[in-house]
Amino acid sequence: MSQPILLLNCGSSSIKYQLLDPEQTRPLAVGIVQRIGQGRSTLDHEVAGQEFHLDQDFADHTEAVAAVVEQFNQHGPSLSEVIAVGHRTVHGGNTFKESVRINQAVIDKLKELSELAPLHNPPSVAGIEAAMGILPDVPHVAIFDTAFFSTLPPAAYTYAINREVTEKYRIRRFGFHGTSHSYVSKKAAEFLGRPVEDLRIIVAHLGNGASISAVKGGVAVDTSMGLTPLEGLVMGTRSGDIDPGMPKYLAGKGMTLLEIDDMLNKASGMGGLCGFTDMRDVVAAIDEGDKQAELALDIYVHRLISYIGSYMAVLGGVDVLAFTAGVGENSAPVREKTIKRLEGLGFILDDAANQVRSKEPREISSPESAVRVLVVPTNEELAMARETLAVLAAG
Ligand SMILES: Nc1ncnc2c1ncn2[C@@H]1O[C@H](COP(=O)(O)OP(=O)(O)O)[C@@H](O)[C@H]1O
Ligand SMILES: CC(=O)OP(=O)(O)O
Ligand SMILES: [Mg+2]
Repeated sequence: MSQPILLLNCGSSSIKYQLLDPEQTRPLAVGIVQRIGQGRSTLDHEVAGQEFHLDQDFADHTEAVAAVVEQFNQHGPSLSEVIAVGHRTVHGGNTFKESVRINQAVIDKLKELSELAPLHNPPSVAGIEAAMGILPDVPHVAIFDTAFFSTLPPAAYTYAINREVTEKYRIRRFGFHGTSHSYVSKKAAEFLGRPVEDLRIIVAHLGNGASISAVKGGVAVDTSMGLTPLEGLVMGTRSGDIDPGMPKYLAGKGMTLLEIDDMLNKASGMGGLCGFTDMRDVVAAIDEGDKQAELALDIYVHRLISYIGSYMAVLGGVDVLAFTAGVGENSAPVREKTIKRLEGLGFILDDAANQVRSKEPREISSPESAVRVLVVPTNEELAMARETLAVLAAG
Protein backbone atom coordinates (compact mmCIF):
# COMPACT_ATOMS: atom_id res chain seq x y z
CA MET A 1 0.00 0.00 0.00
CA SER A 2 1.27 3.41 -0.91
CA GLN A 3 2.11 5.70 2.02
CA PRO A 4 3.37 8.90 0.42
CA ILE A 5 4.95 11.76 2.32
CA LEU A 6 4.81 15.32 1.00
CA LEU A 7 7.97 17.35 1.49
CA LEU A 8 7.96 21.12 1.21
CA ASN A 9 11.30 22.93 1.05
CA CYS A 10 10.66 26.64 1.15
CA GLY A 11 13.91 28.48 0.36
CA SER A 12 14.33 32.23 0.20
CA SER A 13 13.56 32.37 -3.53
CA SER A 14 12.13 28.96 -4.27
CA ILE A 15 9.91 26.12 -3.18
CA LYS A 16 11.09 22.63 -3.91
CA TYR A 17 8.70 19.80 -3.26
CA GLN A 18 8.46 16.07 -3.61
CA LEU A 19 5.84 13.45 -3.03
CA LEU A 20 7.82 10.44 -1.86
CA ASP A 21 6.85 6.91 -1.02
CA PRO A 22 9.67 5.63 1.20
CA GLU A 23 9.02 2.11 -0.20
CA GLN A 24 9.82 3.28 -3.72
CA THR A 25 13.13 4.56 -5.02
CA ARG A 26 11.69 7.19 -7.37
CA PRO A 27 9.57 10.11 -6.19
CA LEU A 28 5.89 10.06 -7.17
CA ALA A 29 6.14 13.74 -8.06
CA VAL A 30 8.81 16.42 -7.90
CA GLY A 31 8.56 20.11 -8.54
CA ILE A 32 10.14 23.49 -8.11
CA VAL A 33 8.89 27.03 -8.07
CA GLN A 34 11.68 29.50 -8.85
CA ARG A 35 12.26 33.25 -8.61
CA ILE A 36 9.45 33.78 -6.09
CA GLY A 37 9.01 37.50 -5.47
CA GLN A 38 11.65 38.35 -8.10
CA GLY A 39 9.49 38.51 -11.25
CA ARG A 40 9.59 35.96 -14.09
CA SER A 41 8.59 33.15 -11.65
CA THR A 42 8.25 29.63 -13.00
CA LEU A 43 6.73 26.38 -11.76
CA ASP A 44 7.81 22.95 -12.94
CA HIS A 45 5.82 19.89 -11.89
CA GLU A 46 6.93 16.40 -12.89
CA VAL A 47 4.80 13.31 -12.46
CA ALA A 48 5.22 9.84 -13.99
CA GLY A 49 7.77 11.10 -16.51
CA GLN A 50 5.51 13.93 -17.66
CA GLU A 51 6.65 17.52 -17.17
CA PHE A 52 4.34 20.49 -16.74
CA HIS A 53 5.65 24.04 -16.91
CA LEU A 54 3.98 27.25 -15.84
CA ASP A 55 5.20 30.83 -16.29
CA GLN A 56 3.38 32.88 -13.70
CA ASP A 57 4.59 35.52 -11.27
CA PHE A 58 4.25 34.63 -7.61
CA ALA A 59 4.59 37.55 -5.24
CA ASP A 60 5.21 35.38 -2.19
CA HIS A 61 5.39 31.82 -0.88
CA THR A 62 1.68 31.67 0.03
CA GLU A 63 0.74 32.26 -3.60
CA ALA A 64 3.35 29.74 -4.72
CA VAL A 65 2.12 26.99 -2.34
CA ALA A 66 -1.44 27.49 -3.63
CA ALA A 67 -0.15 27.04 -7.19
CA VAL A 68 1.71 23.85 -6.19
CA VAL A 69 -1.47 22.37 -4.71
CA GLU A 70 -3.28 23.32 -7.93
CA GLN A 71 -0.66 21.33 -9.89
CA PHE A 72 -1.40 18.23 -7.80
CA ASN A 73 -5.15 18.77 -8.35
CA GLN A 74 -4.73 19.18 -12.11
CA HIS A 75 -2.02 16.68 -12.92
CA GLY A 76 -1.88 14.40 -9.88
CA PRO A 77 -1.03 12.44 -7.97
CA SER A 78 -3.89 13.03 -5.55
CA LEU A 79 -2.78 14.32 -2.17
CA SER A 80 -5.57 12.36 -0.46
CA GLU A 81 -3.27 9.39 0.32
CA VAL A 82 -0.58 11.52 1.99
CA ILE A 83 0.27 10.19 5.48
CA ALA A 84 2.50 13.08 6.63
CA VAL A 85 4.05 16.36 5.52
CA GLY A 86 7.66 17.34 6.23
CA HIS A 87 8.55 21.01 6.17
CA ARG A 88 12.02 22.48 5.83
CA THR A 89 12.26 25.06 8.56
CA VAL A 90 15.30 27.27 8.58
CA HIS A 91 15.74 28.67 12.08
CA GLY A 92 15.21 26.46 15.11
CA GLY A 93 16.96 28.88 17.46
CA ASN A 94 17.80 27.56 20.91
CA THR A 95 14.40 25.87 21.10
CA PHE A 96 14.54 23.20 18.40
CA LYS A 97 17.67 21.06 18.24
CA GLU A 98 15.92 18.29 16.32
CA SER A 99 12.88 17.68 14.14
CA VAL A 100 9.51 18.14 15.80
CA ARG A 101 5.85 17.45 15.15
CA ILE A 102 4.12 20.76 14.44
CA ASN A 103 1.32 22.18 16.59
CA GLN A 104 0.18 25.75 17.20
CA ALA A 105 2.83 26.32 19.89
CA VAL A 106 5.54 25.31 17.40
CA ILE A 107 4.12 27.68 14.78
CA ASP A 108 4.04 30.54 17.29
CA LYS A 109 7.69 29.90 18.19
CA LEU A 110 8.68 29.80 14.51
CA LYS A 111 7.00 33.16 14.00
CA GLU A 112 8.97 34.51 16.96
CA LEU A 113 12.19 33.20 15.39
CA SER A 114 11.39 35.07 12.17
CA GLU A 115 13.34 38.04 13.48
CA LEU A 116 16.48 35.87 13.22
CA ALA A 117 15.65 34.58 9.73
CA PRO A 118 13.49 37.23 8.06
CA LEU A 119 13.88 35.80 4.54
CA HIS A 120 13.23 32.22 5.64
CA ASN A 121 10.98 31.53 8.60
CA PRO A 122 8.07 33.54 7.14
CA PRO A 123 8.08 31.39 3.94
CA SER A 124 8.34 28.23 6.07
CA VAL A 125 5.40 29.33 8.20
CA ALA A 126 3.44 30.26 5.06
CA GLY A 127 4.10 26.75 3.71
CA ILE A 128 3.16 25.10 6.99
CA GLU A 129 -0.08 27.05 7.40
CA ALA A 130 -1.12 26.50 3.78
CA ALA A 131 -0.36 22.76 3.93
CA MET A 132 -2.06 22.32 7.30
CA GLY A 133 -5.13 24.04 5.85
CA ILE A 134 -5.20 21.58 2.95
CA LEU A 135 -4.14 18.45 4.85
CA PRO A 136 -5.41 19.09 8.39
CA ASP A 137 -5.70 15.44 9.43
CA VAL A 138 -2.13 14.23 8.92
CA PRO A 139 0.94 14.93 11.04
CA HIS A 140 3.17 17.80 9.93
CA VAL A 141 6.84 17.72 10.91
CA ALA A 142 9.35 20.58 11.01
CA ILE A 143 12.93 19.73 10.02
CA PHE A 144 15.47 22.38 10.96
CA ASP A 145 18.42 23.73 8.98
CA THR A 146 20.14 24.42 12.29
CA ALA A 147 19.99 20.86 13.72
CA PHE A 148 23.17 19.47 12.09
CA PHE A 149 25.20 22.33 13.59
CA SER A 150 24.11 21.83 17.18
CA THR A 151 27.35 19.81 17.53
CA LEU A 152 29.68 22.71 16.69
CA PRO A 153 32.39 23.10 19.32
CA PRO A 154 32.04 26.18 21.60
CA ALA A 155 35.08 27.85 20.00
CA ALA A 156 33.31 27.72 16.63
CA TYR A 157 29.83 28.77 17.77
CA THR A 158 30.71 31.50 20.29
CA TYR A 159 31.12 35.09 19.12
CA ALA A 160 33.90 37.06 20.78
CA ILE A 161 31.46 39.64 22.08
CA ASN A 162 30.69 40.50 25.69
CA ARG A 163 29.83 37.31 27.56
CA GLU A 164 26.94 38.82 29.51
CA VAL A 165 25.26 39.90 26.27
CA THR A 166 25.81 36.42 24.81
CA GLU A 167 24.23 34.79 27.85
CA LYS A 168 21.37 37.27 28.26
CA TYR A 169 20.21 36.93 24.65
CA ARG A 170 21.46 33.37 24.08
CA ILE A 171 23.54 34.46 21.12
CA ARG A 172 25.47 31.82 19.17
CA ARG A 173 26.34 30.79 15.68
CA PHE A 174 23.58 28.39 14.63
CA GLY A 175 24.56 27.51 11.05
CA PHE A 176 22.04 26.74 8.29
CA HIS A 177 21.44 24.40 5.34
CA GLY A 178 22.25 21.64 7.86
CA THR A 179 20.01 19.04 6.23
CA SER A 180 21.96 19.55 3.01
CA HIS A 181 25.43 19.62 4.61
CA SER A 182 24.60 16.42 6.50
CA TYR A 183 23.17 14.63 3.44
CA VAL A 184 26.00 15.72 1.11
CA SER A 185 28.82 14.83 3.50
CA LYS A 186 27.40 11.30 3.94
CA LYS A 187 26.74 10.94 0.23
CA ALA A 188 30.30 12.08 -0.61
CA ALA A 189 31.73 9.39 1.67
CA GLU A 190 29.40 6.80 0.15
CA PHE A 191 30.46 7.85 -3.37
CA LEU A 192 34.13 7.39 -2.45
CA GLY A 193 33.41 4.08 -0.70
CA ARG A 194 34.99 5.37 2.51
CA PRO A 195 33.51 5.57 6.03
CA VAL A 196 32.49 9.15 6.76
CA GLU A 197 34.21 8.70 10.17
CA ASP A 198 37.60 8.63 8.38
CA LEU A 199 37.13 11.77 6.30
CA ARG A 200 37.70 15.51 6.56
CA ILE A 201 35.11 17.05 4.24
CA ILE A 202 34.36 20.61 3.19
CA VAL A 203 30.85 21.05 1.80
CA ALA A 204 30.16 24.17 -0.28
CA HIS A 205 26.38 24.61 -0.47
CA LEU A 206 26.11 27.34 -3.09
CA GLY A 207 22.50 28.23 -3.83
CA ASN A 208 20.68 31.51 -3.67
CA GLY A 209 21.66 31.36 -0.02
CA ALA A 210 25.15 29.92 0.34
CA SER A 211 27.12 28.39 3.18
CA ILE A 212 30.17 26.22 3.64
CA SER A 213 30.91 23.71 6.37
CA ALA A 214 33.80 21.72 7.76
CA VAL A 215 32.81 18.16 8.64
CA LYS A 216 35.22 15.90 10.53
CA GLY A 217 34.34 12.25 10.94
CA GLY A 218 30.73 12.99 10.04
CA VAL A 219 30.39 15.75 12.64
CA ALA A 220 30.11 19.45 11.76
CA VAL A 221 32.98 21.42 13.31
CA ASP A 222 32.54 24.79 11.59
CA THR A 223 30.22 26.60 9.23
CA SER A 224 30.01 30.03 7.66
CA MET A 225 26.47 31.10 8.60
CA GLY A 226 25.96 32.38 12.10
CA LEU A 227 23.25 33.79 14.33
CA THR A 228 21.32 34.47 11.14
CA PRO A 229 21.68 33.24 7.52
CA LEU A 230 23.38 36.52 6.62
CA GLU A 231 26.95 35.72 7.70
CA GLY A 232 29.61 34.12 5.54
CA LEU A 233 29.78 33.69 1.78
CA VAL A 234 28.59 36.15 -0.88
CA MET A 235 25.05 35.11 -1.89
CA GLY A 236 22.35 35.99 -4.42
CA THR A 237 21.09 39.00 -2.49
CA ARG A 238 23.01 38.79 0.82
CA SER A 239 26.36 40.37 1.59
CA GLY A 240 27.77 37.64 3.81
CA ASP A 241 30.64 38.87 6.01
CA ILE A 242 31.11 42.59 6.47
CA ASP A 243 32.95 44.71 9.00
CA PRO A 244 30.64 44.78 12.08
CA GLY A 245 31.46 48.48 12.30
CA MET A 246 29.67 49.19 9.02
CA PRO A 247 26.05 49.41 10.29
CA LYS A 248 26.95 52.18 12.74
CA TYR A 249 28.88 54.03 10.07
CA LEU A 250 25.91 53.85 7.69
CA ALA A 251 23.50 54.82 10.47
CA GLY A 252 25.67 57.90 10.97
CA LYS A 253 25.08 58.72 7.30
CA GLY A 254 21.32 58.67 7.84
CA MET A 255 20.24 55.11 7.00
CA THR A 256 17.89 53.50 9.51
CA LEU A 257 18.70 50.11 11.02
CA LEU A 258 15.86 48.57 9.04
CA GLU A 259 17.17 50.06 5.79
CA ILE A 260 20.64 48.75 6.54
CA ASP A 261 19.33 45.27 7.35
CA ASP A 262 17.18 45.23 4.21
CA MET A 263 20.13 46.37 2.12
CA LEU A 264 22.39 43.62 3.53
CA ASN A 265 19.76 40.86 3.16
CA LYS A 266 17.90 41.80 0.01
CA ALA A 267 19.92 44.29 -2.04
CA SER A 268 23.50 43.09 -1.62
CA GLY A 269 25.45 40.01 -2.71
CA MET A 270 25.55 39.38 -6.45
CA GLY A 271 22.38 41.41 -7.06
CA GLY A 272 23.72 44.41 -5.19
CA LEU A 273 27.13 44.16 -6.85
CA CYS A 274 26.10 43.73 -10.47
CA GLY A 275 22.32 43.68 -10.78
CA PHE A 276 21.98 39.91 -11.32
CA THR A 277 21.07 37.59 -8.44
CA ASP A 278 21.03 34.45 -10.55
CA MET A 279 24.43 32.96 -11.39
CA ARG A 280 23.24 32.05 -14.90
CA ASP A 281 22.62 35.74 -15.57
CA VAL A 282 25.93 36.78 -13.99
CA VAL A 283 27.91 34.40 -16.21
CA ALA A 284 25.96 35.45 -19.33
CA ALA A 285 26.66 39.11 -18.54
CA ILE A 286 30.39 38.39 -18.12
CA ASP A 287 30.39 36.68 -21.50
CA GLU A 288 28.99 39.90 -22.95
CA GLY A 289 31.79 41.94 -21.40
CA ASP A 290 30.01 43.27 -18.27
CA LYS A 291 32.85 44.42 -15.97
CA GLN A 292 30.65 44.79 -12.86
CA ALA A 293 29.49 41.20 -13.22
CA GLU A 294 33.11 40.09 -13.62
CA LEU A 295 34.13 41.88 -10.43
CA ALA A 296 31.10 40.46 -8.59
CA LEU A 297 32.14 36.91 -9.49
CA ASP A 298 35.74 37.63 -8.47
CA ILE A 299 34.49 38.78 -5.07
CA TYR A 300 32.28 35.67 -4.79
CA VAL A 301 35.18 33.34 -5.54
CA HIS A 302 37.63 35.28 -3.37
CA ARG A 303 35.35 34.83 -0.34
CA LEU A 304 34.79 31.18 -1.16
CA ILE A 305 38.48 30.26 -1.41
CA SER A 306 39.20 32.20 1.78
CA TYR A 307 36.73 29.98 3.62
CA ILE A 308 38.08 26.81 2.02
CA GLY A 309 41.61 27.73 3.15
CA SER A 310 40.33 28.55 6.61
CA TYR A 311 38.49 25.24 6.94
CA MET A 312 41.54 23.32 5.78
CA ALA A 313 43.26 24.84 8.80
CA VAL A 314 40.31 24.05 11.09
CA LEU A 315 40.21 20.43 9.89
CA GLY A 316 44.00 19.99 9.87
CA GLY A 317 43.90 19.27 6.12
CA VAL A 318 41.09 18.13 3.87
CA ASP A 319 40.28 14.93 1.99
CA VAL A 320 37.18 15.99 0.06
CA LEU A 321 35.63 19.21 -1.22
CA ALA A 322 31.99 18.73 -2.29
CA PHE A 323 30.05 21.30 -4.30
CA THR A 324 26.27 21.29 -4.01
CA ALA A 325 23.03 23.32 -4.45
CA GLY A 326 21.93 25.41 -7.47
CA VAL A 327 25.27 27.08 -8.23
CA GLY A 328 27.53 24.30 -6.89
CA GLU A 329 25.75 21.60 -8.92
CA ASN A 330 25.24 23.53 -12.14
CA SER A 331 27.83 26.25 -12.60
CA ALA A 332 30.96 24.80 -14.19
CA PRO A 333 32.52 28.31 -14.50
CA VAL A 334 32.18 28.98 -10.75
CA ARG A 335 33.71 25.60 -9.88
CA GLU A 336 36.50 26.14 -12.39
CA LYS A 337 37.39 29.60 -11.14
CA THR A 338 37.39 28.31 -7.56
CA ILE A 339 39.52 25.21 -8.10
CA LYS A 340 42.03 27.02 -10.35
CA ARG A 341 42.62 29.51 -7.52
CA LEU A 342 43.31 26.58 -5.16
CA GLU A 343 45.97 24.92 -7.33
CA GLY A 344 48.70 26.05 -4.93
CA LEU A 345 47.03 23.97 -2.22
CA GLY A 346 47.03 20.80 -4.32
CA PHE A 347 43.59 20.99 -5.93
CA ILE A 348 43.68 19.94 -9.59
CA LEU A 349 40.59 20.16 -11.78
CA ASP A 350 39.69 17.68 -14.52
CA ASP A 351 38.30 20.20 -17.04
CA ALA A 352 36.27 17.65 -19.02
CA ALA A 353 34.73 16.11 -15.88
CA ASN A 354 33.80 19.59 -14.69
CA GLN A 355 31.69 20.13 -17.83
CA VAL A 356 29.58 16.99 -17.28
CA ARG A 357 25.95 17.70 -16.40
CA SER A 358 24.28 15.04 -14.29
CA LYS A 359 21.96 14.53 -11.36
CA GLU A 360 24.38 11.92 -9.97
CA PRO A 361 27.38 12.48 -7.68
CA ARG A 362 30.60 12.77 -9.66
CA GLU A 363 34.30 13.56 -9.30
CA ILE A 364 35.72 16.63 -11.01
CA SER A 365 39.32 16.49 -9.76
CA SER A 366 42.05 14.76 -11.69
CA PRO A 367 43.77 11.63 -10.28
CA GLU A 368 46.85 13.64 -9.23
CA SER A 369 44.82 16.10 -7.17
CA ALA A 370 45.73 16.01 -3.46
CA VAL A 371 42.07 16.69 -2.59
CA ARG A 372 39.14 14.81 -4.14
CA VAL A 373 36.72 17.39 -5.54
CA LEU A 374 33.14 16.21 -6.03
CA VAL A 375 29.82 17.53 -7.24
CA VAL A 376 27.15 15.96 -5.03
CA PRO A 377 23.57 16.96 -5.87
CA THR A 378 21.80 17.63 -2.63
CA ASN A 379 18.47 16.01 -1.85
CA GLU A 380 17.10 17.86 1.13
CA GLU A 381 13.67 16.33 0.44
CA LEU A 382 14.89 12.74 0.74
CA ALA A 383 16.70 13.56 3.98
CA MET A 384 13.55 15.33 5.18
CA ALA A 385 11.40 12.26 4.38
CA ARG A 386 13.71 10.12 6.53
CA GLU A 387 13.47 12.65 9.35
CA THR A 388 9.68 12.79 9.07
CA LEU A 389 9.44 9.00 9.36
CA ALA A 390 11.79 9.03 12.34
CA VAL A 391 9.62 11.59 14.15
CA LEU A 392 6.48 9.58 13.41
CA ALA A 393 8.14 6.37 14.62
CA ALA A 394 9.15 8.11 17.86
CA GLY A 395 5.44 8.77 18.44
N1 LIG B 1 21.96 25.94 -14.55
C1 LIG B 1 22.45 26.80 -13.65
N2 LIG B 1 23.66 27.37 -13.83
C2 LIG B 1 24.17 28.23 -12.92
N3 LIG B 1 23.55 28.58 -11.78
C3 LIG B 1 22.35 28.03 -11.54
C4 LIG B 1 21.73 27.11 -12.45
N4 LIG B 1 20.54 26.74 -11.93
C5 LIG B 1 20.42 27.40 -10.76
N5 LIG B 1 21.50 28.18 -10.52
C6 LIG B 1 21.75 29.05 -9.37
O1 LIG B 1 21.22 28.42 -8.24
C7 LIG B 1 20.40 29.33 -7.51
C8 LIG B 1 19.29 28.59 -6.82
O2 LIG B 1 19.89 27.61 -6.01
P1 LIG B 1 19.02 26.81 -4.96
O3 LIG B 1 19.94 25.87 -4.28
O4 LIG B 1 17.85 26.25 -5.65
O5 LIG B 1 18.63 28.04 -4.01
P2 LIG B 1 17.62 28.26 -2.84
O6 LIG B 1 17.33 26.91 -2.25
O7 LIG B 1 18.40 29.14 -1.93
O8 LIG B 1 16.42 28.93 -3.41
C9 LIG B 1 19.90 30.32 -8.53
O9 LIG B 1 19.64 31.55 -7.93
C10 LIG B 1 21.09 30.41 -9.49
O10 LIG B 1 22.01 31.38 -9.04
C1 LIG C 1 19.35 29.38 5.06
C2 LIG C 1 19.31 29.79 3.63
O1 LIG C 1 20.04 30.67 3.23
O2 LIG C 1 18.45 29.13 2.83
P1 LIG C 1 18.24 29.34 1.25
O3 LIG C 1 19.51 28.98 0.61
O4 LIG C 1 17.14 28.40 0.91
O5 LIG C 1 17.91 30.79 1.04
MG1 LIG D 1 18.01 25.88 -0.72
